[in-house]
Amino acid sequence: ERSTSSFSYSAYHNLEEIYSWIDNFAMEHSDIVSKIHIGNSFENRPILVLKFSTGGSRHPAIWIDTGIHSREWITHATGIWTANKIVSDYGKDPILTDILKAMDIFIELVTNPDGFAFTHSMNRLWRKNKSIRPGTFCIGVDLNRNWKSGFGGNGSNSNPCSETYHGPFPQSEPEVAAIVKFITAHGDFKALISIHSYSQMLMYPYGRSLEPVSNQRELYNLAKDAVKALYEVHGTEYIFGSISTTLYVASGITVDWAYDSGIKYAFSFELRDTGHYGFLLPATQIIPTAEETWMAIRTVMEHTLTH
Ligand SMILES: O=C(CO)C[C@@H](Cc1ccccc1)C(=O)O
Ligand SMILES: [Zn+2]
Repeated sequence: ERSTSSFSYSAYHNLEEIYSWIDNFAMEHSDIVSKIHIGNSFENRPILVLKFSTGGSRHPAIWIDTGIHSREWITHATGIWTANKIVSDYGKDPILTDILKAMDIFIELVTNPDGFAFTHSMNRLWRKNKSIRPGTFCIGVDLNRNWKSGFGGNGSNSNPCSETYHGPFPQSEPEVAAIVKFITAHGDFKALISIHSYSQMLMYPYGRSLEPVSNQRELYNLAKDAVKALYEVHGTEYIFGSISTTLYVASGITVDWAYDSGIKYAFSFELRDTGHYGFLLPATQIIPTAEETWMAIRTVMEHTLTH
């Protein structure tokens, strides 16, 4: 039986439940979904990506990752709902259908599997991965500081005990290296969306400096349209802008690497809420959050398709 039909999209799930959902989901929608194993985590868990494709050998692609910070549980839950939304709406939603006819979508749901397992077993507020190295006393690297662009700059920390520890060198972490290898080998990604929580923000590069990117006006207007589409669903208010001017300077981040690699539509979301529940967002808010976020994601995808 289609066991994804017994899966609750309005509940949080642990790593084993998500990985078995991924297997069943790919099997049940094998016409447009496939599961790709892009590498293994530090503790040797498989790193899995869902590919959505209507065929064609060389489709330009869109990347979405959730859960790079393991405590941000609303992001994995939103990613799972989004994956199901894509297969449900393909053929029905003309905008999504046009996107998928021309482009492939890749979603990495559990970007930090070791950290995610740890949030279920030992420490619900764990953020980093679980790498350890001789001579370092504390555990884990902040996977949103380990990327090559601006590595080691302001807004990252060289102390292994820091929550924003950037790691010993760029892409030192297998979880980051696997994505870099995959996206670089593919060579035709047009957009990247890296999803965090919380603060209700939609941001674009740069994080590493206050300098505006070359297509800043375009990204500003796209972000404005996206947060308007999001607001119209449940009235949730987002702010938007470049990372460094909207939030703070952060170096070695996913979207700066993506942008510098030629992915001109690179965005980071900070989902609900603004701090009342923070990382402990109640499960009752999963579906409303996912519904509104989808409208923003679809806006970014549609712009990528037509520009
Ligand atoms: O995870 C965060 C809080 O959960 C905030 C994010 C903010 C951020 C998000 C995307 C790019 C750069 C910074 C971070 O510091 O890495
Ligand atoms: Zn985060």
